[in-house]
Amino acid sequence: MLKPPDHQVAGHQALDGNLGPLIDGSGRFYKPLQSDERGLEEVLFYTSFASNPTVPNHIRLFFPAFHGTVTLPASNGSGPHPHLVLDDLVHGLSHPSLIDLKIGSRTWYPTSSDNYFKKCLNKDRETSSLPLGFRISGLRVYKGEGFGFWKPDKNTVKGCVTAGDVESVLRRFVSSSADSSTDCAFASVVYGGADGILARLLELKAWFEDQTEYHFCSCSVLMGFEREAAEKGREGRVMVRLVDFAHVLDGGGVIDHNFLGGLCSLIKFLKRILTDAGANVGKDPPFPENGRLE
Ligand SMILES: Nc1ncnc2c1ncn2[C@@H]1O[C@H](COP(=O)(O)OP(=O)(O)OP(=O)(O)O)[C@@H](O)[C@H]1O
Ligand SMILES: O=P(O)(O)O[C@@H]1[C@H](O)[C@H](O)[C@@H](OP(=O)(O)O)[C@H](OP(=O)(O)O)[C@H]1O
Repeated sequence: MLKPPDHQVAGHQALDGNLGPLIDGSGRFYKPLQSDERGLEEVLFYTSFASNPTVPNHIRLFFPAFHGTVTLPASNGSGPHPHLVLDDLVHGLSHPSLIDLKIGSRTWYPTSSDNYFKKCLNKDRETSSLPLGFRISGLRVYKGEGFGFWKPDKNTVKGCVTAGDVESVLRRFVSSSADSSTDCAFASVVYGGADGILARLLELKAWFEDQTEYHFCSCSVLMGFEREAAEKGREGRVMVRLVDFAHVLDGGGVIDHNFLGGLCSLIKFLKRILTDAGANVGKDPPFPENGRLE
């Protein structure tokens, strides 16, 4: 039976009679096509991306698998509505801690209408997008048995504007305490390690340093882990995926510096948290004194 996702952290939600995504409980996530061109743009992106031979397989894994579209009864009771059929990224997880980070210091793009440009620019200015290159769109953190989830409301999330605010959330995301203190107890197994979130983001960054086909506007990195695995010290039980492709443009042979810059900024935050937690994050190559890389 179709129902709203249990673990959605951001975006349009199928609550209070609104149009939002549904899951079938057996691994599929149905995202309703947004009524304007955004829905069709997202279908176009998924369709062309699925058959693009230049995308390396290890990069494809960052994207939800796409299984076409299907018409289903809309969650808001408005009748049949087309939906994207995607893999449910959190299927099978019992208490995932998840955070959705919208990447890029700007969410508008050169061909945006004036209204859309103004709407996006205002949001970019009011949030951490402009100063940090990304913003938190939503999160929920499992606090352990009997404590439920920490799920700050939309206004609290929007209030995370400064580097300090954002870093504090990224610390709390990997902390063990049920209150707001941040011991970063899970930092090394979740952010660190050979298969941790930082390693995955570095892999993604290497692709963004090279690929010039796509510009991902308003796209999010969805990161997650299961506390139970982290408590047992298991590295690599983490998820790093990209979601939301309603505004993907032709890169025109130019690097997606807006996304790449945001990704670098996020990576820097995680490295700092890992360093403070005493984990080895490896060393960036030293900048040579003569200013030239040999
Ligand atoms: N394939 C998926 N599997 C599981 N959860 C998903 C999937 N895609 C999206 N989500 C959940 O839904 C949230 C919103 O996704 P998405 O950004 O695609 O929706 P949206 O309504 O277009 O958002 P926005 O309002 O930012 O445009 C994500 O933060 C995540 O929690
Ligand atoms: O971050 P918030 O406050 O949740 O706001 C939403 C977010 O900015 C989305 O990116 C945007 O969709 P687009 O990027 O596709 O425009 C959506 O617009 P909408 O409300 O017009 O759908 C907003 O509601």
